[in-house]
Amino acid sequence: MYVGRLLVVGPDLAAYRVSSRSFPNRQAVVREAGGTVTVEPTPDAPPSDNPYISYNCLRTVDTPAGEAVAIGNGSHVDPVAEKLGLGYPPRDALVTALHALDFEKDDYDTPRIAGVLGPDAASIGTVRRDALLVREVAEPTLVATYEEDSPTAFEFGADDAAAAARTAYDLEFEHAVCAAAVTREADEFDVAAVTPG
Ligand SMILES: NC(=O)c1ncn([C@@H]2O[C@H](COP(=O)(O)O)[C@@H](O)[C@H]2O)c1NC=O
Repeated sequence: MYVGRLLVVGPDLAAYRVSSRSFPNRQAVVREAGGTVTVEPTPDAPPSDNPYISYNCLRTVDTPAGEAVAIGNGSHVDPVAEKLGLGYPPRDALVTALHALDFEKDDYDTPRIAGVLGPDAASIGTVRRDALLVREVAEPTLVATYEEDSPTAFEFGADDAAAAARTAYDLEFEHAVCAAAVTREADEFDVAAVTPG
């Protein structure tokens, strides 16, 4: 099955995978001393003016209540992180940014998906043409751009971020391209990315 981009958020981990039929030549790069992961075209990728294929998919951010993480499939990850930095609770940061940017204006009305690991709670959300869904999560929960497009409990576990990124990459959905993940270690976050090949 092809689900496009997918995201798993549990209370203590989050993993994001790019699956893509149309733009497979992409990589996930850890930047800024491990605080940001960017999805970008590989150097050999054909030029494209699609505005949705290069973005920060993961950011750690200092909030008034402690460190938090924003993760997702597009440019909305930056405003989610900024709202968290201003002290918005995870649910409110997701609702605000997803509603402001809305689904993508491409041929598929591709939904935006996003998650937050906050100091005290974790949430997951999506904005589609027909809905805006944001939920606090108590167990690993999956949402994807296509097919699996509502948050659903999903069995997922890993000992650290590198293993979580690899596990996300290896999930049995079609057209895996790259993945990023974060795990909570005491009060700190461990961040990793994988782009095989
Ligand atoms: N975030 C991404 O990495 C991403 N990759 C592709 N898209 C959008 O989804 C459309 C379909 O892409 P695909 O056929 O690879 O699933 C693309 O035209 C583009 O508008 C994306 N936008 C949202 O998922």
